[in-house]
Amino acid sequence: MAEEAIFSGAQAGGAGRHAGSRPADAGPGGLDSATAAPAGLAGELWRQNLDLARRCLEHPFVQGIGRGDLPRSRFAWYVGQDAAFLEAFARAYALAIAKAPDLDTMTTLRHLLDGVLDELRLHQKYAARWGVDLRPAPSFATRAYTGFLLEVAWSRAVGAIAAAMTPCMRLYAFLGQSLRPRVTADNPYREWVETYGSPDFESLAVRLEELVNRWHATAGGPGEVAPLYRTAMELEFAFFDAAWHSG
Ligand SMILES: Cc1ncc(CO)c(N)n1
Repeated sequence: MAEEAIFSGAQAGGAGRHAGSRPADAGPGGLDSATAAPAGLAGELWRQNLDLARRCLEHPFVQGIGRGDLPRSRFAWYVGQDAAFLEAFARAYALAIAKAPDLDTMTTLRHLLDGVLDELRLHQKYAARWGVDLRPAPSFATRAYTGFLLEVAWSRAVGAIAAAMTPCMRLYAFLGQSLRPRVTADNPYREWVETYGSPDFESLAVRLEELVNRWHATAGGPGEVAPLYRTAMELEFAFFDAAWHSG
């Protein structure tokens, strides 16, 4: 169990395009170099939101994970809320599958959905270790994020759904890759960092970004999807902030 990658969405197989190109000393001092460089519109959206990505990385909750000194009660609270979040995230993929314009896109989305379901199963194992309530009342920040995702998933085309969901994947890949070089063997949150910093997680993020690049035009183009991406990034920050203030 100790060696198992907790929260792993590690189903993609194969290294992400950018894995290995990151300098060993990447971290808060070298934010941009730690960041994978997504292509196309997804890359532009990421660069436009680097301010929020940095604020998330520098947030005391995330820094506490990186150093290993985050109070366990706050992490346990976060894991419970994250289970509620991931359930909605999985449903949003399911709705996108129903709307997929072709079978190739449907297959990619199913693969991404499988990654989330794996992550949720691992949450359950993890919860036992940390004493986590996996069915908590969703917090305000959790309801804001899941409500946003499900509204977009029900009402918009695949390009918009992918844009609203990408910050979740790209931000966590960025956080994991940024924290990973500094994480010590005795850090209690090491598995979290290693899962999101892994090439497998990077490759899931890249596959979702490819859907943004491919389908944004059917969702109204860059001007229509950019606010969805931004909103999701803001909700990611609020999610960490709620966990930090959880007690
Ligand atoms: C809130 C949130 N965003 C992103 C991820 C990455 O899957 C997660 N587990 N939780």
